[in-house]
Amino acid sequence: MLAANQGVINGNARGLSMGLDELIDECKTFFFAGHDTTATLLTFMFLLLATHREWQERLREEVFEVCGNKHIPTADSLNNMKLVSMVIYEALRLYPPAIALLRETDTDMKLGNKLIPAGTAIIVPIIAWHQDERFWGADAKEFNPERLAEGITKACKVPGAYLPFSLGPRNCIGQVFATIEAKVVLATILQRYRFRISSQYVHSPTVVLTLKPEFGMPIVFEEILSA
Ligand code: HEM
Repeated sequence: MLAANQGVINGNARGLSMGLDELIDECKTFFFAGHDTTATLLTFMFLLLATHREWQERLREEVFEVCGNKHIPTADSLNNMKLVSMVIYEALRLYPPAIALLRETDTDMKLGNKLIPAGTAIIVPIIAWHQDERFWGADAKEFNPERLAEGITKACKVPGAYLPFSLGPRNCIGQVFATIEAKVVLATILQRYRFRISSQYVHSPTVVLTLKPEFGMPIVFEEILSA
């Protein structure tokens, strides 16, 4: 990043370069936006699979079929893990790491017949839309990855109501990276361990910037012994 910035300073586009403080801020944004969110996704995905063990087995079978029980998944094999992708997107629906987006209008706007003056703070309630029966049907609050078998547009009456990574020009720049990361972690753990939720677990999702299990997520892992 420093080298790219120096290139801009040395070239003709002087006005586009960033100062050192701006560069440090960008690094902090990437660190926070990239680490905490993906950790939250993994945490709640493990909860869902530890409590829906039939899905855990289905995913394990898919991983074994696509890349065996020892090999680290490759870019090609990840593309063939359809059930794993469905579970990741369903986990992001029920437990979106960013539960809401904040925006502010910079001009007067009309939304339907409502006038929204400039300077109004707007909250986009991601988690509420993700679990709204009007968009997803009567089982909106249930874990049912099957709903995503034919994509979001078939699963949700208003596809724009599914936005774990936000939408539009300021959406998440790391979304592809995050889903690849989650797939690799999940596939390599499924290859090696069966897991279930500990009896110590207390279900109490809370928000500390991102969604978090208030009392942690104790999970019991059992090694799969393979020949
Ligand atoms: C499951 C994981 C992730 C989720 C759910 C997520 C979610 C989001 C959301 C909702 C936004 C929009 C925030 C807003 O507009 O107020 C955002 C922005 C952003 N995300 Fe992610 N993110 C994830 C992973 C990552 C990763 C892995 C990276 C980087 C490696 C990353 C980097 C960023 C950056 C830099 C922005 C700001 C983009 C901008 O303002 O133009 N995110 N993310």
